[in-house]
Amino acid sequence: MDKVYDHVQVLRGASFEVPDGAVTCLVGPNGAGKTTALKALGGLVRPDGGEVQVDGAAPGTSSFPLGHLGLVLGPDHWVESRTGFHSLKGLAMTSGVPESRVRQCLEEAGIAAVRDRKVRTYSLGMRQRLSLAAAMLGQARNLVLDEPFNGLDPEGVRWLRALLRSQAEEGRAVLVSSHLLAEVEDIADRVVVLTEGRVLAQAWTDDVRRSSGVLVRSGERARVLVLARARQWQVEEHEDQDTVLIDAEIEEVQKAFSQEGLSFTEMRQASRTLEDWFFHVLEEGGQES
Ligand SMILES: Nc1ncnc2c1ncn2[C@@H]1O[C@H](COP(=O)(O)OP(=O)(O)OP(=O)(O)O)[C@@H](O)[C@H]1O
Repeated sequence: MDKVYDHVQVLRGASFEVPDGAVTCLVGPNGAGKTTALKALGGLVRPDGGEVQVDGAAPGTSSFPLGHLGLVLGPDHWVESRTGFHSLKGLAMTSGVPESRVRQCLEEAGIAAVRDRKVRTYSLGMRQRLSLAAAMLGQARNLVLDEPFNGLDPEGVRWLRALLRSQAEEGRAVLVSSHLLAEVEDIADRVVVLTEGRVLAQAWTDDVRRSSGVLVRSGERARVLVLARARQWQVEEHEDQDTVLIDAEIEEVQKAFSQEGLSFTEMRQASRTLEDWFFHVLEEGGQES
């Protein structure tokens, strides 16, 4: 999908799938276009090119079935002078959801005790919980959440992780955006990396973690890189200056180090973390899947 705002291309052929029964995380730096992509999924932004389909229907059109998508756009989309209860009740009435479900969602989101307070008095975390309660109201088949961890306390983060997992286990397609991979690392089944409006990579997290390499810590970094280049090994450099992850068999690496007389303080088989993969993808700017 493409989107242009004021002559600036914000989405450039961004294409990704969000499978049922899984938590997909859309990650990327600030300004990458994540919110814009989510708004397009929610039918709030019309793409200038390409198309968006949710269960075969285009969001934002009259043929899009009510209750197909639960959308959380953030904690600042509420009318300040309304109570939490009335905010949700208003939404529930427009979508034929009974009041009992409103009470249940407020309870589940942990804000039943403040339901009669005006939103203006809510903390950031309470507003976020109200948004999450709203997304759950209609028990939609698809959930789209923009930065849902923002403002949540540690207990809230744990609750949200469990909630996302249970929603996926019930068969829903769950899409969560974040600019922090560490935040979603524990819950992502699938990750889509978006930068400058382009999808750089998308992968199942199990596949990423299965892909491994040889972790080498050596004070002779420059020589290690020269060796790797000569042997045509792929290398991921870590923030820690002395550490690299080499995509080769460990016996091969050991042999080459010994032949070249290279020293190391650590050499072991290691699996790639999601964060390693994320930064590698950003550095390479290429397509991995
Ligand atoms: N309504 C708008 N009018 C003009 N430009 C916009 C509009 N909405 C977003 N943009 C621009 O589009 C780009 C992408 O914004 P978007 O909010 O989609 O990014 P994001 O990845 O969600 O960022 P963040 O992680 O900071 O929330 C930014 O450069 C932003 O300034």
